[in-house]
Amino acid sequence: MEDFKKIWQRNCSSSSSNAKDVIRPLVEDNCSEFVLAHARRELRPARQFTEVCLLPHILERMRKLGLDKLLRLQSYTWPHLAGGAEQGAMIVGASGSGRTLAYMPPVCHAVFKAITESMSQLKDLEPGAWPQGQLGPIALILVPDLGRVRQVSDLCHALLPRAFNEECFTLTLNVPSTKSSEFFLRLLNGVGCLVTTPTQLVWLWQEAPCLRRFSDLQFLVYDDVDLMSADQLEGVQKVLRKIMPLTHSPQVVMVSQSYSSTLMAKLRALNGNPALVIGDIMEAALYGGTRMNVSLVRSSAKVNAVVQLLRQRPPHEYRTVIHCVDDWHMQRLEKALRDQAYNCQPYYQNSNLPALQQVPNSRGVILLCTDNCKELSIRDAHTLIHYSMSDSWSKFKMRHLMLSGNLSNSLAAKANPVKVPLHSLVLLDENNHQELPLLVDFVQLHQEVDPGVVAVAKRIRQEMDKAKSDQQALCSQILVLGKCYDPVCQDRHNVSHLDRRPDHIPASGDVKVQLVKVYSPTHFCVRLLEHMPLQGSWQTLPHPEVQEIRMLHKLEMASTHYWPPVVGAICIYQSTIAKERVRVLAVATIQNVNIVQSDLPVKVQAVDVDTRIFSTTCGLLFQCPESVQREPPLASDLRLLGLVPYTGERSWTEEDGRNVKLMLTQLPKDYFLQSKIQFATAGTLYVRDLVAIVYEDQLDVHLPRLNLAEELVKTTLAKRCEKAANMILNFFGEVFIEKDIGEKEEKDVLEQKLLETKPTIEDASNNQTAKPSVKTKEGAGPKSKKEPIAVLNECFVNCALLQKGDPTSSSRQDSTQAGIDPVNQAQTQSPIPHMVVRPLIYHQNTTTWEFDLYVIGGDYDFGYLNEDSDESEDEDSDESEDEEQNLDDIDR
Ligand SMILES: Nc1ncnc2c1ncn2[C@@H]1O[C@H](COP(=O)(O)OP(=O)(O)OP(=O)(O)O)[C@@H](O)[C@H]1O
Repeated sequence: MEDFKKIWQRNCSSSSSNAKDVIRPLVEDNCSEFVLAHARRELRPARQFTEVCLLPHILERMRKLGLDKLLRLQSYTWPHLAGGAEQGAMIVGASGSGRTLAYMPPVCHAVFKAITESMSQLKDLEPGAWPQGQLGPIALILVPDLGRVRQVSDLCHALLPRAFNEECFTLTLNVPSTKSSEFFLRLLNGVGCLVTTPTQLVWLWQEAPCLRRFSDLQFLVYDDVDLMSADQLEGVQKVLRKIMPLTHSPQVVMVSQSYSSTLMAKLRALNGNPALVIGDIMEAALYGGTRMNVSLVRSSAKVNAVVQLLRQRPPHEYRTVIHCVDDWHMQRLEKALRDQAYNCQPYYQNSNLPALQQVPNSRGVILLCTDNCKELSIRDAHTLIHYSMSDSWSKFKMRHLMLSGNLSNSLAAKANPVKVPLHSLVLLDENNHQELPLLVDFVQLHQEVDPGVVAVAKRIRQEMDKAKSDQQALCSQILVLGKCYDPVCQDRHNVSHLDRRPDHIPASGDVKVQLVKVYSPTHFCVRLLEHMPLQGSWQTLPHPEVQEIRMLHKLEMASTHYWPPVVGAICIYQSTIAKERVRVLAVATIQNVNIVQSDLPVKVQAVDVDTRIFSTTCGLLFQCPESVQREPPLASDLRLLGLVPYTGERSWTEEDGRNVKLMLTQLPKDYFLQSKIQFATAGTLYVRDLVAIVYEDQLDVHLPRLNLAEELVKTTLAKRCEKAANMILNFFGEVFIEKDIGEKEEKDVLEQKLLETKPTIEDASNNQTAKPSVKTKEGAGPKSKKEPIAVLNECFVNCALLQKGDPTSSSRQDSTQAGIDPVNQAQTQSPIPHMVVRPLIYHQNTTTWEFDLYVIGGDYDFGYLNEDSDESEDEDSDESEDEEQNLDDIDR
């Protein structure tokens, strides 16, 4: 059990309880005081914590974590979900409005109760016996991505008391990235909450198709269901059909930012008493059938647009409210409408009590108001006209509270009386066009929008993106997958001059690097040690450690605070330990540049120590002397091009990164990494492969020990995806890489020509100059591009022995004397695999003879060595099938 425990801890470490992640800021703007709660019967909200029927220790844990407010959304969902079987819910609200906590306490309550019952059953059993029917999780929580897996798991961990022996029963379980028998063992033994992405669930089923039904499942939660793709949901449905219990239907919870009638129908089909709890008034308005129109009009034509709508929906039939930006606009509109014979009741900021009392009885009278009149409690309007937009999205949403009295309950047992159709017209003019993209996104989720308006919104968004193109770090999904799949991603999605490769970053050829940090299985921070340009020889670059000491010395002097921070500039960050150079990535809005704000939030990226991105404040930034700013960064990012997460997720887990780090830390101390550059952008080298080279004491040579890309594929951490690679290349586009690739192609042709004209092989020990490649006889060496590294090792060892004149190998002199061609002799002793190119250059450094080899993995361009091979063609076709599969996976 000891080993099992260790492995298990490693597998599960990503989900270790982290109370910090449980408490994230409650976004006040998103937390509307309004809640629409519909069900068959009237829902009774809890008025205070003591009324909430949850286990005392869950409430106690919440209190300890500071989760001690009774938010309106939660005051409805907690009592409803804690009611037991058939009580499902659809929870709609903005992100950060307390939606996760709206379902989590009742879920943990059910889990804890179920575990306690099964434990008491266990006590009565004979030693070694197992309770009947015990299988799988009590709650299955599906979330859209791995980041969310971690957050939700942390919350489960924090709320579930650790009162049980986790060897028997796992409280919170995540699906590991690689196959693990322990995971299935845990699953079989019983789990409290299984938190997984749809892709992981499908993978789980594929790995264990004989998995039995989750007979104890009591809760099925789709968290952020609107962020799951149609394919993901379809995949999940297929699996759920196989694993859902046959005896009962679990309570289903769906959490979403927007209301969906299709999902609501599914929920109703699964649960007898579903509730709809919406904490967003605009979503509620659209659920209630409100029709929204967005019109782009010049400010001079706005009155006409209002009059047109009033003709279609006369105020004496439809109670009408018009929102203006301020009293001045309201006054002008009132005059214009009175001129058109409309009866208006303006509610100015200084309006008195009698005016307020008149307002609710104003049928046939148009009510004019601004966002500043919170005391107006109109709830039964039929037509809302937004003559001007609000100065914030949340205020604009709250205007729809005026429609809330007319929203009918679609779940009610008794049919509602037919209601008057509701209408909300937004008039956008040239002054507030920036809100258009957001508004169009929102309305498009629920209804069709005029294509003309959509096109304008798209153009405005592109312009806005362009304007901020210099301000954001590039989206990490683009850097791995070539495309961003996150609809609310705030990072930059277009290339800018900031991405251009500076001269000190090599554009092609091979590099030897020193590893600084592992960010993910395919993303590393490195320092360049040596560079070999195409057709060139290794050039040693200034030693990183020496550089670092030099840099530290230069930074010592800096003492002037850096103000105002400018995006893209290099400055000095003073941590508690040392000073280091950083590049400014983003700066919060500066109110007044003449006043130094030391608490101004700034996002920066380290350039020397490593390449981490972090947030700090201006008070910790100092001016960097110009000469030091110009010094090339000591650290670079290195990414493996075209390798994507094996699981089909869009990112790796922290645990995946740790596993790769572990692989690399198991290498002997003095290893370095060698790689062939595909292309480079500012600060990032994209490489196809990464080979760890270690020094072999006994042979006195450096030999390749680990091909990381192959290892990632072998251990099912990653898979090759040419589509992703091409998308990344396309993204960075010709502007940045055409020149580099052009150079490379030119040199490749040259190299090819050279190969054709030179003899096949020469004795390496004879003269230490560049050697052309070898063409082996068919069948003499391994044929597969994916030849095990061991074969290559053997070959290199033989080459080394040959070079060193090892008595056990054939010495050139002897063989010449014997009239044997030394090269052919070497070949007979050690068949050289197809993909091995004899060293171009041998050179000596201070410690050892060193091979400079074209190594190693299948992706090095050795095509000319086995171009006639039928088998390689077959293999290629297999690979292209794999790629097709990868493309599909990624598209999903
Ligand atoms: N009842 C509560 N009392 C105190 N704080 C709360 C309560 N509910 C939520 N919060 C705070 O609000 C934060 C966000 O809550 P929650 O994670 O439930 O929101 P969410 O809508 O699911 O947001 P997201 O989609 O971003 O995860 C929590 O981290 C917590 O700090």
